[in-house]
Amino acid sequence: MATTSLSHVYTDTHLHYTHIVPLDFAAVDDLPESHTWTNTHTTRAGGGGLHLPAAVPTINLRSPSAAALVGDACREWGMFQVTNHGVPAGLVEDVEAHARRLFELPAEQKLKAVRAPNGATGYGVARISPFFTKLMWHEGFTIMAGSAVEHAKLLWPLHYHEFWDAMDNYQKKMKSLAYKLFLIILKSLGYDEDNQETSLLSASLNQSEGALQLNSYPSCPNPSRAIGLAPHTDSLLLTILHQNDTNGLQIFREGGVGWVPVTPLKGALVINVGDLMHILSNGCFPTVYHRVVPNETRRHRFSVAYFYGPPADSTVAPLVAVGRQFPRFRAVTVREYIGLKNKHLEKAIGLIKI
Ligand SMILES: O=C(O)CCC(=O)C(=O)O
Ligand SMILES: [Fe+2]
Repeated sequence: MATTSLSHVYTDTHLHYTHIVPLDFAAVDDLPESHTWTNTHTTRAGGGGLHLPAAVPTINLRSPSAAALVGDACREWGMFQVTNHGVPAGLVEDVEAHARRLFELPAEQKLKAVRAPNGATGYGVARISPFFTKLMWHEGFTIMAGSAVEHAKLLWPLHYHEFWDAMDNYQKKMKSLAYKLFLIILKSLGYDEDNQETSLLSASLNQSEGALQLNSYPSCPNPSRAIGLAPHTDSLLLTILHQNDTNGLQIFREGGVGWVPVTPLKGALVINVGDLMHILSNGCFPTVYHRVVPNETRRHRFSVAYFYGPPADSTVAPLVAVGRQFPRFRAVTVREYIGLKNKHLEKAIGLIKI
């Protein structure tokens, strides 16, 4: 039975942080040296290969062909946007407004909810920061397993309910959308929900908590020399992302294409395949390498990412029965994989290859 929560796993396998507190962005006029990246890191254009960078597909989830299109998008891109997803627009707007309200608090107020050095939740720099020598033009706030209420009480002692209710509601909606997408994706791999090979994983997803990550990329004085969020892949099965109407998210395409923008589309949510889904699909779906560059027109970008995966003690292994392939990865527990990722970042996936 799954007993360990994701937040415990992140606490147990925490990285060594020299900085947890983000820069007080409102207090600086110029890009500090600590946040200035070299041109090789900040290059925005594609590599000028043979293909023009096409856009990430957008899928209307109510369309009769949605399931087939989701399968195609997972194989070809590992990412797509969805419309008619059933998450009320008002709730998404509410969550974005709460995120904005949180990040616009004075720096000393935000510190009341700062992430503990070995902690998983609260206010702080990006979790991948220790892998890079330069700091990112970013501040984040992580919510796991009901942590929102404790932090909201610290930030807004009299009105904590509003933040908590919105985050709680949003997480529930995200969880059911993620499960719906998971089933569609399983089907595209040739599996039903109650197939013997997938039934355990499907059942464990009922107990999944997931994690919610609020991201803020303030207006940047020198966007061409800064990085919002350094390139990475997401670790769990699927990520559901809401971005405000501000550019910045990019995905890396092979074949000389390079970085392709994921343009915000009003009312749409961005879905991306994470490492565990890459493993489950036996490498059939790419896990998406993505990053955020600071907005060039100096707009403040906000995003809300929901990371969806099975509980920490669940095992994920490639589904190979239908295609009669050989497994390309060994089985891993979520806990073990997060531990590997926290030590080796994108090299983690290579370590479980057979
Ligand atoms: O802000 C974004 O658009 C992407 C955020 C992201 O990649 C993450 O939180 O893992
Ligand atoms: Fe990400």
